Amino acid sequence: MLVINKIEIMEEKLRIIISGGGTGGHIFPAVSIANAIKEQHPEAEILFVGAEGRMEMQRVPAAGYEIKGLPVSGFNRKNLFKNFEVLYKLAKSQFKAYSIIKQFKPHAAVGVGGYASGPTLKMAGMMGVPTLIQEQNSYAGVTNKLLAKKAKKICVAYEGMEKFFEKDKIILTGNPVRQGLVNNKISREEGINFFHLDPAKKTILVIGGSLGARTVNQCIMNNLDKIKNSDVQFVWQTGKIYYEQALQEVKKAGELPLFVTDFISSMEHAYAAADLVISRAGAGSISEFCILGKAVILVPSPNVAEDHQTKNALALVDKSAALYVKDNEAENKLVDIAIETIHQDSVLNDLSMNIKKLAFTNSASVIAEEVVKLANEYRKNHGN
Ligand SMILES: CC(=O)N[C@H]1[C@@H](OP(=O)(O)OP(=O)(O)OC[C@H]2O[C@@H](n3ccc(=O)[nH]c3=O)[C@H](O)[C@@H]2O)O[C@H](CO)[C@@H](O)[C@@H]1O
Repeated sequence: MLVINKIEIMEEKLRIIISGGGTGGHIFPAVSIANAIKEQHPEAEILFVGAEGRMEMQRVPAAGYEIKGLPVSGFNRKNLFKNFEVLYKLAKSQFKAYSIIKQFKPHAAVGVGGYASGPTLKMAGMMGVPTLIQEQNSYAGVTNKLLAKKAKKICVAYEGMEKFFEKDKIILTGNPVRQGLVNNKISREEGINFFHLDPAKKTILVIGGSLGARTVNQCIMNNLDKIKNSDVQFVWQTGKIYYEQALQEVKKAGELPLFVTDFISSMEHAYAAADLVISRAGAGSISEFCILGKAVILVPSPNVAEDHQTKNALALVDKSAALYVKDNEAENKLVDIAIETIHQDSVLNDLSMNIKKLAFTNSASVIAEEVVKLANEYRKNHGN
């Protein structure tokens, strides 16, 4: 008994590295996993490793976690000569990741995709630290496919991922969704009031992923007259780089039943307000629609690796759980389809019921448990 106590006293705090980022689709799941680990093990120390200058360097500290940045950037597929610099930065990032791991001594490392997860998980694997990958999309990216060889576990959100990863390593967990959204208690009226709109009117939420979507924005800007003359109101997120132009157009159009913003910090209010959503088909957004049972029209981005958003979208469309408009057809159709659909209660109900069936409700805690299992195994074998 005395010996057991001694071991307990000597046991160090659980230390976990979480790496990745670049967009909300990678950062928010990462933060949810961290929160779930903390919920299960409040003593755990969690260190994030991100890419310098990217969104995670602000969002992660805002969520209460420490982050270290690597000088890593993405490969330039258009100008191959520019990749000499990318390779140099990658080598530098691997060296920095090595130093971070040596100093922090993690018991496990988690990769959520995005530039930083490559060098961090590669070095962790080489240094014998067990790694877990969280793949959000229905189509695996190149980095995750490479990292998968050394990874102990791969948490996925879609069926059929054996095409990309070893079957024995795969766990179907779904994508972690921010805890505030899972437990959303905000009423429709509160949501609509938050955006200074009219609770008596039907509301369409327009989102273009965490960065905004050019096509979707163009559709709204080209149809401001139609929106003005409809009996529907809109909450429209443009993304940072499109915001100024959108604002100018809205001002020109005069009084509109529309709230425009570059980024919605309270998605809780936005989802509560929405009777219908228009969205890109990013994996994070899709997981949120599933959990909240949101009727949605998906316009997948054609500009992402391996066209993975179309695959994400079709996984839903095949189950009658979402409507689908192709990017190159959106300009002519999107706003009309949305205004028509929002008046069809039975269509909205069916979409909502079908998408809800695809939800994973406790994804973050299942992933956290897997991370802790790996860490404990490592501690058992390595003596802390
Ligand atoms: C252009 C690009 O590379 N997109 C990828 C990126 O998506 P991206 O980060 O755009 O999008 P996701 O749809 O996965 O996630 C967006 C997240 O941002 C939140 N949000 C969005 C708008 C807003 O105003 N406020 C806000 O909080 C959403 O609630 C959601 O949690 O990562 C996803 C997950 O790997 C991929 O599937 C996407 O293809």
